[in-house]
Amino acid sequence: MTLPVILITGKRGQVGFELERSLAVLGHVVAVGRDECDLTNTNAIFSLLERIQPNVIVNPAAYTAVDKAETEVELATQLNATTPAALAQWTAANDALLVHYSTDYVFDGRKSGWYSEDDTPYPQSIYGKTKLAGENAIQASNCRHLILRTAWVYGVHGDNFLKTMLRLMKEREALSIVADQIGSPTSAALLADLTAQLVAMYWRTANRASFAFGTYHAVAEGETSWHEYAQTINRLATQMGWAFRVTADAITPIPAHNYPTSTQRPANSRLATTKLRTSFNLTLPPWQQGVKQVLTQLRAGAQQ
Ligand SMILES: NC(=O)C1=CN([C@@H]2O[C@H](COP(=O)(O)OP(=O)(O)OC[C@H]3O[C@@H](n4cnc5c(N)ncnc54)[C@H](OP(=O)(O)O)[C@@H]3O)[C@@H](O)[C@H]2O)C=CC1
Ligand SMILES: Cc1cn([C@H]2C[C@H](O)[C@@H](COP(=O)(O)OP(=O)(O)O[C@H]3O[C@@H](C)C(=O)[C@@H](O)[C@H]3O)O2)c(=O)[nH]c1=O
Repeated sequence: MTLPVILITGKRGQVGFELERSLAVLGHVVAVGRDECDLTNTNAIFSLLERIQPNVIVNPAAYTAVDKAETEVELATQLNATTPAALAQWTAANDALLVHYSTDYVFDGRKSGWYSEDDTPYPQSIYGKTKLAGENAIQASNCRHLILRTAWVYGVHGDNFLKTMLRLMKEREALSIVADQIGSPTSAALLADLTAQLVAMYWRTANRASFAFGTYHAVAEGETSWHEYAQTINRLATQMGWAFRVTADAITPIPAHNYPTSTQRPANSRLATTKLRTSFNLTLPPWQQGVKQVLTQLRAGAQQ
């Protein structure tokens, strides 16, 4: 079997960084960052695609600054909607596969249970709206696609809540963290490994056009609040030898309205992964497992 040519965008992002590792064994990987291709330039996207001729395009590049997106609507729209639309157009015309990532923020968070792929999105933020527009453009193109909706991503590489907490817990004697928003912290490495499993399954399928394309929720198992997540980071990191000024018990739970931000996050970000399990027989590990792994890696790096 010939190996696929796999194009990865956003190679310096949290997920892009891990994808370069996880996809390397599957085919000829070309990973690009902003310097190689500015994704706000549609002509540059098409000339890159024509040059590389990928069989699989994996697109973790995005505009992810949730609060800033409220004032940078044009740029967020360009990266989260126009760029995926261009990738989808080329994918459809060339019988390639597009793997794309979306977010829990496409929902308003008012549902009481877990969100399924059949629930109607109703984003409340510019970030969520532009990500939904990207999903819609991909679906409308009829290209072969997998849209993985994930949430609360963190990893060794890049900026994220876990790393912010490690810093603040060293700097401050007290911390107040939002306790009335719930979701599933998902590691970038887990998402990248899942992506590699799906791409491998697709490439092995005799009749690739018949693969179970579509939108899937892809988050680590279980749920927590940002507050409980911060306490877990504190406890696990303390066990590993980190020294903090604040203890887990001194992290105060607060309602979201006491932590003013320019856009409101969903109160309920829980995404059910039943469809992923029934379609591909894939289950994802408890969220705490990834937290332990990332803390271990960060600790090892810090000690080098
Ligand atoms: N982070 C999270 O909590 C969540 C993320 N997601 C989705 O998962 C995907 C991956 O997220 P994550 O890895 O955290 O994102 P990051 O913000 O870590 O990475 C985004 C990447 O996009 C690249 N990028 C931004 N603008 C351009 C541009 N003009 N041209 C080329 N590249 C550009 C960035 O490049 P550079 O490094 O040069 O800035 C960066 O590498 C995204 O689709 C996101 O919406 C979904 C749910 C949660
Ligand atoms: C830093 C900090 C945050 N918080 C709260 C604010 C907010 O409700 C929550 C998370 O804040 P952040 O700004 O880190 O998270 P945010 O940027 O909203 O994270 C989101 O990013 C995008 C890209 C996604 O797609 C989402 O799934 C989600 O991960 O924690 C505190 O309560 N205290 C603090 O000191």
